[in-house]
Amino acid sequence: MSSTKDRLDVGSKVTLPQDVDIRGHVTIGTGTVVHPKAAILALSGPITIGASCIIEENVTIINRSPSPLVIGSHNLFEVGSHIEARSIGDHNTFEVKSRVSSQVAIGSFTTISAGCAATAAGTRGYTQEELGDLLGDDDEEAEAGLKVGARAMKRTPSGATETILEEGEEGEAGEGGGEAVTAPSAAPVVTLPDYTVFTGSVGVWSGQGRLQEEALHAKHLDYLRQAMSPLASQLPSWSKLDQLSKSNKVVLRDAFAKDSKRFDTYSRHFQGDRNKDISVLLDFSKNLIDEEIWATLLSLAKEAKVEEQRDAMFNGEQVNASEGRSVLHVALRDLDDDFKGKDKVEGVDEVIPELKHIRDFSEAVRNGQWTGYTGKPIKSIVNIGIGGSDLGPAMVCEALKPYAKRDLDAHFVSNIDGTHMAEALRVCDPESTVFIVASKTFTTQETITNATTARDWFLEHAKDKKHVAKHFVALSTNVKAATEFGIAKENMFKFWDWVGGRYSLWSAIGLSIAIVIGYERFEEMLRGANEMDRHYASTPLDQNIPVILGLINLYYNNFLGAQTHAILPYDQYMHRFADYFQQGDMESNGKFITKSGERVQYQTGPIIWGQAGTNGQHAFYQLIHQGTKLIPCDFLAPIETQNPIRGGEHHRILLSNYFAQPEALAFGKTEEQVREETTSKEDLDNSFLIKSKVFDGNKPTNSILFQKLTPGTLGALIAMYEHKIATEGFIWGINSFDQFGVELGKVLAKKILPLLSADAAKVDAEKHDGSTSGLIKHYLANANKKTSS
Ligand SMILES: O=P(O)(O)OC[C@H]1O[C@](O)(CO)[C@@H](O)[C@@H]1O
Repeated sequence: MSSTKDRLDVGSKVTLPQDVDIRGHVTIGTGTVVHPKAAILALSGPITIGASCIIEENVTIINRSPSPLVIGSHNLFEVGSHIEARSIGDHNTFEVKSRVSSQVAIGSFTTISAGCAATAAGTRGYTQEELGDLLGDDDEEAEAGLKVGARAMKRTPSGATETILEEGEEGEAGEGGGEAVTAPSAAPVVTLPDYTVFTGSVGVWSGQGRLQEEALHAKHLDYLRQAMSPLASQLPSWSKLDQLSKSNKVVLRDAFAKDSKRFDTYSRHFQGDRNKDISVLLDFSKNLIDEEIWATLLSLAKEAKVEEQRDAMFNGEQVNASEGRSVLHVALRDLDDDFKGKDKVEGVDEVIPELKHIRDFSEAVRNGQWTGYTGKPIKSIVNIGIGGSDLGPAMVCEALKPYAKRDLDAHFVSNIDGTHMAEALRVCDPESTVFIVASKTFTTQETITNATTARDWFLEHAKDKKHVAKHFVALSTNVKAATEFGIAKENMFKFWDWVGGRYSLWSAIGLSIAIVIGYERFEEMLRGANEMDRHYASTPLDQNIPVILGLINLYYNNFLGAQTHAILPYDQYMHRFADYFQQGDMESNGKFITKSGERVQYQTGPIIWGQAGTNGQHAFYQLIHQGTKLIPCDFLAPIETQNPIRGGEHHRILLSNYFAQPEALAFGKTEEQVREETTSKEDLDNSFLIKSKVFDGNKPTNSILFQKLTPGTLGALIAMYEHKIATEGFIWGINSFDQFGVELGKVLAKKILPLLSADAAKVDAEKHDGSTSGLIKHYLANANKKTSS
C-alpha cells in the first residue's frame, strides 16, 4: 500500500524494537523511544519525527497525504493513540486512545486528552465513512473513533470555534506548530493554538508547570531507555553469530596458511598520546574468527549501543541504576579535565583537593616528617581492607615494586582469619607503623574487626588513645563511621559513592600505593589509565582495544561454550594481576538479571583465573593444551624487563616461552608430525604413546605485548581490562556496577555468629537447614578440644 520507498533514517540513541511496523520514508530523531507494536506508516508522503519523543504501544502515526508529516520534539504519544495530523509541534501530549485527524495541525504544549478526537469539523457530526477516512482503515477502530469523536464533539460547547480555527484562518500556533495545509478531504483544516487542552470542552492551558512537565518527560525517557533495552539475544547480530559459530569453523592452521596478512588484520597498537612510553600491542589473530564473524561481532556492539552506554558512563549518568549512582572511576584519573560531562556530579570537584591530601600525607611518611608517637619515622604500613579495598593496592604495590621505597614495608591484611593480622603484627613495631583502614562503607565486618584488633594491639603498647591519631588513617566514603572509630578528621581520606569498590584503587584507596611508590609515580599511573580512557571513549569500535577484547571473549563465552578465561602475565611483578581481575570481572559481570529486570537467556561473565608465567606452564597448561575444555587465554608480557640479569638471558628465556605457548596452543601437533619426529620403532608401534603426543591446536589466545611495566603502562593495562568488562556488561544488558550477590552470605554469617558461642538446642531452634545445623553442632561438640600437636 505504501507509495513511497521504504527508508528508515534513525538518529543516535533511538530505541526501536524489532516489531514496530514502519513503512515508507520515516526519519526518527535523536533519543526518541518507540515501544513495541507501534506503527509509523508513511503511506504517501514521508514522516519525520523529532528528538526525544516517546511513542508508546499500539500508537499509530499515519501520513496518507503526499506532503511530509513533520512532528517536532519532546512529544508523548500514549498507548493506542491514533495520529494523522497535518503537522505537530513540540512538547505535546496525546493521551491514551486519543485521535487526531489529518485536517488538524497541532501547535506546541497541547494536550489531547484520553479518548478524545481532535478533528476539524468543530461541532459538525461525522458520517461513518468520513470517520473511516479520518481515523484509519480498520473498521473497528473507525467505529471506536466515531463514538469517541461524537462524545468529544457533544461535550464541545458551541464556542468551539473560539479555539478551533476554520480553514484558511491564521492559527496561534508557535514555532513548529506548522501551517495549515489544504486537506485532501472536504473537511476544513484547523490549527490548534499552543497550550490548548482538548478535553472535549476546549480550553487554553495557562502554561504553568511546563518546566515540571518537561523534567518529567525527560525522566520518563531515561526510564524507558533503560527498561526497553532488548536482551542481547534478541539483537539481529546475535542470531547471526549463533549461526556463524556453527557454520564457520575457523581452523587457525588453515586461516594463517591462506592469509599471510592475518596478523596485520587482527592486531592493533596502542600508544599513549601524552605518555609515549606507553606502548601496547594487541595481537588477536590467533582467535577463532574470520572476516564475517568479526564484522558481526562489531555489529553486535553497535546494536547493543555500546558507544551510547559508554558515553553515558563518561557523562556521569546513573548507569549503576540499581543503586542510583553514576560510575565515574574515570573521573579520578581525568587530571586534565578531558571529560566535561562528569562535572555535574557531586564530589567530582573534590578529586583534585583529595589528591593533594594524598600527596602531602604520602610525602610526609616517605620523607620521615610524619613520625610515630615516640618520634620514630614510619617503617611499616598496614593496609587493612578487603575486596576492592585490598586487591587493587596489593596488586599494584607488587606490580610496581621496582619503584618502591625499599626501606618501607607494606603489609596488606584482608582476611578475617586472625592469622592474617597476627602474622603482620608479628613483624611490625607499634612505634613506627601506620595502619590504613581502607573501607568504602566502613561497615565491612572483616575490615572493622581487623582494624579494631590492630588498634587494641597498638594501644597495648602506646597506652594513650591520643596516639591513635599518629598511627591510624581511614580511607572511606563514610566519614561518620570513621570518626566513630576514632580516626582524626585530618587523617581521613575521602572518596565518593560513584567510585565502585573494585574500581577504587584510583581514589584514596590508593593511598598505600602513593606511600610505597611515591605520589609522582601514583599520578603517572592515573595518567596512564586516562590515556586508555580517552582511547576507549573516542576510538571506533574496530580499533578500540577494550572493545575488541570484550567482543572476542563474548564470542567464546556465548557461542563456543567457554566457561572460563585465563589471564597469564609473563612478568613476575604481575603475579597478582589475575587475582585482581577475578574480582574486577566476576563481581562486575556475574549477574543473571538484566537492567530491565528480565532474566538473561545466555551466559554472562566468565570465571577468571590465572597466574604468572612460567609457573602456570608447570601447573595447569597441560589441561589447556590437551584437556577437553575450551579456555581462551590472554598472554601478557613486557618487551623490557626491570631486571636484565645475566645480560637479559632470563628475560629472553621468559619471552621465548611467552611466544611459544600461544603458537603451540594455536597450531598444535598432528599425529603425522609426531610420527615424523619419532625415531624408535618401538615407540612408533605404540599408538597410545603417539596419540598422547598429539596436540589438537586451535586453542584461542590474545597476545598483549607492552614495552615495560611502568606506572603509566600498568595504569593503561588496568583501564583496558576495566573497559573490556564494561563493554561486555553493556552488551549483556546487565549492571556491571553493583554487587548484590555478595550480600546473602554476609547476612547469614551474622545470624550464625551468635550460635557459635551457644549450645546445640539454640542451633535447632534457629531452624537452619539440616546440613548447616549438623555442621554447626559438630563444631560446637569439638570446639573446646585442644589438639596436642
Ligand atoms: O570497601 P568496603 O566497603 O569495605 O567493601 C569491600 C568489598 O566488599 C564488596 O562490597 C563485596 O565483596 C566489594 O565490592 C568491596 O570491594
